[in-house]
Amino acid sequence: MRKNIVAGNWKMNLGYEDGLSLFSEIVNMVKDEVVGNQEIVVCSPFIHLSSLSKLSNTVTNVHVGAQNMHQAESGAYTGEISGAQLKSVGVTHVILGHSERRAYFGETNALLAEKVNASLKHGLKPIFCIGETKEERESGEFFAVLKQQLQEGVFHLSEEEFKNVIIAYEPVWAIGTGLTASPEQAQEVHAYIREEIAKQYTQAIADDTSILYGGSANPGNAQSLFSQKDIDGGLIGGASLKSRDFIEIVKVFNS
Ligand SMILES: O=C(CO)COP(=O)(O)O
Repeated sequence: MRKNIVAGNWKMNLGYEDGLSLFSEIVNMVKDEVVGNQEIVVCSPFIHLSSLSKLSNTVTNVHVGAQNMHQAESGAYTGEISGAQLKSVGVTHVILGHSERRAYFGETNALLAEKVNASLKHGLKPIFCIGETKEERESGEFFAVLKQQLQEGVFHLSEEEFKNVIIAYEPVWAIGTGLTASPEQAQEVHAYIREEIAKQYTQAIADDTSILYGGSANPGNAQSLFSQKDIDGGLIGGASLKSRDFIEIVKVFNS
C-alpha cells in the first residue's frame, strides 16, 4: 500500500526562531488532531534541519527534509551540502529537481540523476519533482516533457532503489501563482506518471509509489485534489508556512 504524504516546502523563508516556532506548532497540532496514517515531511532551509529533526523525534509520522543537496561525498564545493551531512543531523528526505532549482540554478536531468543516486546512497528518500511550463502545457507537449524528466532523472534506478523514490508533480504554471491544476488535470497527469512507472518497472511498484501534487494547494482545494485516485498527497509551498493551513491540508487524510 502506498503512503499518503503531505510535504511542506518552506523554500527560502523563516529565520531560525520563526522556523522552530512554526515546526513546534505543527508537531503539537499533529499530536492533537491527526489520526490517520499519513506521513508529514517538513522541508526547511538548512539552518533549521538539525533542531527540527530533534523535535520531530517526539512524533512518529513527522519527518524532516532538505530542499537540495550536492551529488559529491565531500570536498571543495563551497556553499554546498552533502547527503552524508544531511543524514548526520537526522534528515530523512530531500527535494530534488524542484522547478526553481531547474530554472534558477541550471539543474539538468543528468545532474539530478547524480543527486538522486547520492541521496539514495545515504538513505535519504528523494522527493523528485517534475512538471511542465505554461508553454509546454499549451503546446500539448507536456506528456513528453514529463516522460523525459522521469527517464533521465530516476528511471535509471534499479527496482529496489526506485522503491524509495517519491514523485511530485508540480506544474510550473501553478507554483506560487494561485492557479491550481484542476483535480481532473492533475489526475490525468498522475495516472500517466503511474503508467510510465509500471512500464519501466512493474505494476506493483507503480501502485506502491506515492505521487504528490504541488502548485497552489491550500485547505480549500486539497480535498478535491487528494480525492483523485492517483493523487497520494501534496508538496505544499505557501500554505506550509502557516501551521493551521498546513495541518488542515494534512487532515484531509484523517478519514
Ligand atoms: O513549489 C511548490 C512546492 O514545492 C508549490 O508552491 P505553492 O504551494 O506556493 O504554489
